[in-house]
Amino acid sequence: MSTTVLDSIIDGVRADLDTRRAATPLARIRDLAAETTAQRPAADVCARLDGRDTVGLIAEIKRSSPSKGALADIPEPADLARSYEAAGATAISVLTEQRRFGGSLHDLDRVRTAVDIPLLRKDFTVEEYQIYEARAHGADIVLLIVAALTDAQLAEHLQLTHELGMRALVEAHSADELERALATDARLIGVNARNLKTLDLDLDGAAALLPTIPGDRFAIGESAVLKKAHVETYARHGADAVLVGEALVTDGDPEATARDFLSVPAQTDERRNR
Ligand SMILES: O=P(O)(O)OC[C@@H](O)[C@@H](O)c1c[nH]c2ccccc12
Repeated sequence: MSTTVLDSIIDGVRADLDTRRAATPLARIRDLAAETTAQRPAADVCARLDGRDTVGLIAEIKRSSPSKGALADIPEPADLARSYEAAGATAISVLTEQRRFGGSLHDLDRVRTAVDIPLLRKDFTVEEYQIYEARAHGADIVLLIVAALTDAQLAEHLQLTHELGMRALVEAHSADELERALATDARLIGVNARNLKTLDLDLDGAAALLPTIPGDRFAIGESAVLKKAHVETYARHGADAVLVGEALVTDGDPEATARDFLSVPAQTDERRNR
């Protein structure tokens, strides 16, 4: 089988993970996760998504990406996070992958000190260690990418996520992956317009999958939003929220743009019917 972009990203993620685990063993990160929860239990993003009549927004903090290269310096992620929170963002996604996305757990720490809204640790979760680590650094949500995990791993990682009081955003790209995502008991189901194996982008293809997500889940349209019309495309197909990175981090006024995206009506009738 040929190596995909996703495979090579995950090779780097595993190497970085080994370095962190050598410094902070599993037993220690588990204790740190418990200490964090004792101080501040994970916030439930579902409560913020429930009953909205406009689309929700998970606003992302991302310096670079494998498809676009450098996007923005973001010298202080806490400042950007405050703008997102002021705009009314439902949650903030913090890229913590270092090699391709220029993020770190330090970014997550900085953002956690600045805002109270739920935080998604956006990384390529391949081992349980990363889920403890997410909680230890104050995350409320972790990302589980269907394409990167077996069904057994998905189920195990989801169970641990729930045991730690967090939610998982289970991300699919194709109809087959979406079926696997829906076979789990995750409440947050994302459809990513970007194929992580090839980096190809297909907004309409992703939007077309959203109506097949049952109304007892929250449907998140991910990637490819460069303007309000793209948010409207996802919303028209029944998205409860959109996940936006590039358009916000490259914007001179991310707060105003986030506010504008958040004004798009959600298709509440359509969701009730499905
Ligand atoms: O910058 P965009 O096109 O608005 O995309 C945001 C987000 O959806 C994207 O960063 C993303 C979606 N799924 C991922 C998985 C890993 C890394 C990154 C991602």
